[in-house]
Amino acid sequence: MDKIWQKTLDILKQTLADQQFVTWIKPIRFVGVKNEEVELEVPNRFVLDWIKKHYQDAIQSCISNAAGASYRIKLCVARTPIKPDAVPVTENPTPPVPAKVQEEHHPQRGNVYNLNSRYTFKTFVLGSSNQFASAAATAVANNPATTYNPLFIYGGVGLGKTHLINAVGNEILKRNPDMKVCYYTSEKFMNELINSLRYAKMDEFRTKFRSMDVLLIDDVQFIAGKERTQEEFFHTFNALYDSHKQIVVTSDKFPKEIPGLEERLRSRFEWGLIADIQAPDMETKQAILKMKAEQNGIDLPHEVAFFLANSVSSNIRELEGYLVRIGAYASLTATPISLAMAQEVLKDILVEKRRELTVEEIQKLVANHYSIKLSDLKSAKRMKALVLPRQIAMYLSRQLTSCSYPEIGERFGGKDHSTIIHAIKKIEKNMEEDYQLRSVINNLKKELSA
Ligand SMILES: Nc1ncnc2c1ncn2[C@@H]1O[C@H](COP(=O)(O)OP(=O)(O)OP(=O)(O)O)[C@@H](O)[C@H]1O
Repeated sequence: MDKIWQKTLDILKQTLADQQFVTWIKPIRFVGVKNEEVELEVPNRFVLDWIKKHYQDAIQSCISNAAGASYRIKLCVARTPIKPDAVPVTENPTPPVPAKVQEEHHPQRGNVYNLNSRYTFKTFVLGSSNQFASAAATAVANNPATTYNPLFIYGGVGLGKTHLINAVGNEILKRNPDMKVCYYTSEKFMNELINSLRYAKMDEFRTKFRSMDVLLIDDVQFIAGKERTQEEFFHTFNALYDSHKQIVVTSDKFPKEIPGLEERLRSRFEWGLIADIQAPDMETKQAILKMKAEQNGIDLPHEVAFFLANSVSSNIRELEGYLVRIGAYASLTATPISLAMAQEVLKDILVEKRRELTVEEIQKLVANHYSIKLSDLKSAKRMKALVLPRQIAMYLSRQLTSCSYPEIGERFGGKDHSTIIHAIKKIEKNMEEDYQLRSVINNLKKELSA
């Protein structure tokens, strides 16, 4: 089995970026196999969580590929220190174990659905960019269904909407433990609806959603254009509203700007309070970084927080990603975080970000990679062989250029911006489950930034 693990490492090395491989995969220790389960150890809790979230599926499918049989993997924290030989060894090779790792979700309780207990008001940093939305959310949490109903929170990607909507739910539960509180992304709502329709369980579906005291729907823009979902959501909304239950929704756009959203839903979203979250300023970004660092037991010097805040325009998720990367590096190499180290660890990503690619360069590379004509890639043809490359090219265009959705649409033969958003979401979702797609995209990115 040692050979199979070595083969697995070889495959992962080929498919992941060097930095990813060295930081996350190389320190994994192969322990053994029991009942078709491969036991692997990692240096600490922090790395364990990260690998589970980002690489577990890839590792599992690579092991199964290498072995030619199906294996599950069991990841756990090493009982004896793993020497960080992937990176320079210091006098003290034991990586510091980061502080507490919190429980992500509420323990299963009959009256709570999907709420993330990590997202609370206490962990939400206030700044001028989010003060209004946070005040509105707090008011709703203190007095559900009396002040603002519905509450509609909108703002750009990664600015804290999910955090805030979960904070509302958590606070309500803290004050009213018996209330039924339900957090759903609109996509999950739609999937559950589709399943209920397919298995003739619509009564159950309706009873479930209409019996909630608090309904929190994240990213509601995704139900736009989906007739059946909008209709069902409309009736759920009415039933809850009429029985004085609280509804909170988030979206990346103002109701009027959501294309394909039915008028009757749009008007209902405008009944209550609409609060926006803007891009954070430098101080807020630094304060968020400090808080996240503290939560993860990362000792973050001021100048590094400044450097990170300065490197990311607004997306806080991206900011957190950088922090996690630096934290992991520090942990694995047992070295303190410094400005020079942060610059070194992030140099590839930041260079990649600085280099302004064009949509045309991306289209050419993707068309070439899939051996299709550039004109077909930009066309409206719906053949399967064209759809995936087209969606990948759209996704990369959004990731690697500063073009807006409409600008990207323009360069793909005048497509509507909602088509671009849909394509990007689709790729993002598929990438979560499909490690091969992730590796194709990683390789394309590498080529584009070479
Ligand atoms: N003010 C804040 N204080 C603390 N953490 C924040 C704040 N704003 C955002 N974050 C953190 O940034 C990350 C991204 O936030 P979140 O997922 O809520 O963004 P979003 O607006 O819902 O993004 P998307 O549009 O992609 O759904 C989360 O980890 C969240 O905790």
